Amino acid sequence: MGDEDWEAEITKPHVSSYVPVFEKDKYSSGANGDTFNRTSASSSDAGQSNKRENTSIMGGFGSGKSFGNRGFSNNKFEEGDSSGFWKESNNDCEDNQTWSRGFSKRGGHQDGNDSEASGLSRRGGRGSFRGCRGGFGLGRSNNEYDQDEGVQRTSGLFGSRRPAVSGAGHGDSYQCRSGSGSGRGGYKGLNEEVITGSGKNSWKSEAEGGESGDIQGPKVTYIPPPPPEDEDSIFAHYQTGINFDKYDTILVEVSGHDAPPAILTFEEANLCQTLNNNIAKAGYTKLTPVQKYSIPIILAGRDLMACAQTGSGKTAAFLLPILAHLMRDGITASRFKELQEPECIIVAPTRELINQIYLEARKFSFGTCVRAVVIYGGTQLGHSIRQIVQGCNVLCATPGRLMDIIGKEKIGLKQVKYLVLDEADRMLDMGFGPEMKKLISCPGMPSKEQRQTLLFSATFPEEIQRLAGEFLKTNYLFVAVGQVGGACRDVQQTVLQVGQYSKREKLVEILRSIGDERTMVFVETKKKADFIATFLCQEKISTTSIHGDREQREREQALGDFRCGKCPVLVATSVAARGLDIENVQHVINFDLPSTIDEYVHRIGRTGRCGNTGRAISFFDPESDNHLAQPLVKVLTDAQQDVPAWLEEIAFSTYVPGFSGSTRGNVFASVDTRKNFQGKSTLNTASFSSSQTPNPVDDESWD
Ligand SMILES: Nc1ncnc2c1ncn2[C@@H]1O[C@H](COP(=O)(O)OP(=O)(O)OP(=O)(O)O)[C@@H](O)[C@H]1O
Repeated sequence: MGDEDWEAEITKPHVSSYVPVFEKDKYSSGANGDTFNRTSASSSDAGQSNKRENTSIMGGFGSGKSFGNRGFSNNKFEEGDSSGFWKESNNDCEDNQTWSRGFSKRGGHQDGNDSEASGLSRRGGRGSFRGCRGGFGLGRSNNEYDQDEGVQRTSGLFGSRRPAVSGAGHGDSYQCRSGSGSGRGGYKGLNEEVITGSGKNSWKSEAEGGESGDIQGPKVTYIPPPPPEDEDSIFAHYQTGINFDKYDTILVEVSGHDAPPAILTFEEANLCQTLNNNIAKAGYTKLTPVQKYSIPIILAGRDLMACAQTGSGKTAAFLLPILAHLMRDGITASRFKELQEPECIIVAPTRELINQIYLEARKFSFGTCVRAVVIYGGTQLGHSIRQIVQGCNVLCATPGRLMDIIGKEKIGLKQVKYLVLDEADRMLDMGFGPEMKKLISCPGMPSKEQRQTLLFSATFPEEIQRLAGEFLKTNYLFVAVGQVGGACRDVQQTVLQVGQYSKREKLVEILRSIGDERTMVFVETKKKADFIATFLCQEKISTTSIHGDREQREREQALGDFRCGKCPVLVATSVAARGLDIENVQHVINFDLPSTIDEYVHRIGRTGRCGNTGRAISFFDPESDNHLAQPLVKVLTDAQQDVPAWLEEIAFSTYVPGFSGSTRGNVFASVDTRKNFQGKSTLNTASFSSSQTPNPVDDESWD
């Protein structure tokens, strides 16, 4: 389907496009017809048959199981296995060849049946096919690609959007693909473990070659199921924990001129009755510190940079005052229009997070005429457009999809009064920063003087704070709740010295002692996420995984299975490190430590939320993690955690450029940077430069 066809598509009946993911019988009525039907059915059945076969793999990691079983046999990984861990080659080519052999073998099992065998072979087939696709995609015109239903069907079946892991073995085709920069899939080099300091695609607009973009790649057909509409589901929430009241003792610092006083209760905010009702139905009785300070600041029309610990209610801190203003200003009710002009745009770095923010927006705007809409990558572009044209006051979006939709002139920016960057430090780093700069320079976007800009995160490195000046009015206010960039004190942190080859054994030991408690296991790369999840399934530990190479349907299924407890272990890359608010996550295990301390803070913040307690266990490998020793000691100390003597020793003996334990130097922003740079012209004039903005490891497809 060509791009022009979107107009025609949006006039189709909408009902059929709402396709629940795992109910096979409903696929047949899907708007996508055959394409969707076939793809989904095979995936669904694979999951089903695996469930029958072995409960430890239920929940959508079916293909992972087969992947492991077959991948580990007859290839180099089996040798690694016997030594406690596979040895990942430093040589990209060799590594890829190894992978290629493993995957090719699986590919040979493709039989097209909806049986477990189909599930098994599905990945193999996909792998083999992907290898071919790189060259193939380049050779075809976009229109051909779009219009050829056969291609779509095949690509759906084989998931060819994803990086060509096995295809990497096919030198030519892989090279083509890589060189084309074809994907939001995030494949950055011969080996996906390559840490990309620059040239990342993750922020790339889909129109520039992203997954549903205009240049190449198969059309993404996934239509996420609509969220439940009943009031109970909309207002479902978990309980605040025993430490919720301790939030009151956290120190808060507000810097900038003429800050309005904090409020102590929701009543003081003077919100309208409907909002107050929704707040009550959401189970909020008391403000968290970031809400006490941010709500009056936003209500007073001021720009804000707010930094508060993970899980302490930043989302409501910006949503409530924005909705209050929209209600006060009497926005016109949404109605069908080809060009929608939202009053508020909220952006966040990952699809799952923006969806979560949307659900919060929908909850708080329940019963009002404010219509919130969510759009994100990995889903059918036509679906996003259909959502928008029905009316849109608050647009929640990932950057790539947002820029695409703006490019398609479905969104006008003239009415934007509020621009929110959640996980703002991530949104402004060199990954997404250029895209955000494009957004604020788009035709029609009100200047920073004319709009209100709100930046929220748990971490705000100094260099990112300086970049943020470009987005904010000079008199913006800075709210710091507790130590900026500090870890949540409700998370009990343990750091264990575990070498690379002992990690798996240790992980199993810990997971067995944990039992069924919900646990997120973070690893550094997408392929390791697959391997660890596979390995755990083989160990009969119910596990699923989420990372940027999984299709959106699979990502959402994985998250759903983890949320509902079907799979109590979720193996994840950093794509799940930020923002996700999942009830009852009791443990976070850093199988691999991230490359930056900020990422560590976000990861462990998936537990210990909203006054609940949690535990984080991190495997520290002196071979690779020494650079983290100093900031780790600082984070542990600040959060009043035990610091192991061996870690302190490593910290003292390791030189980290720019880090100073007392001030945090470049590693942490301890204060509003305007204090450090008063009188210097750098404030508000800094521009993006890759050398200024070190970026965390990112081999992910973020949006
Ligand atoms: N005042 C409140 N009373 C009760 N629950 C609240 C309150 N504010 C927020 N919550 C709940 O606390 C949880 C965490 O909130 P939220 O996801 O906004 O945290 P966050 O600060 O954005 O975390 P992160 O830094 O990880 O993104 C959510 O389930 C939210 O509904």
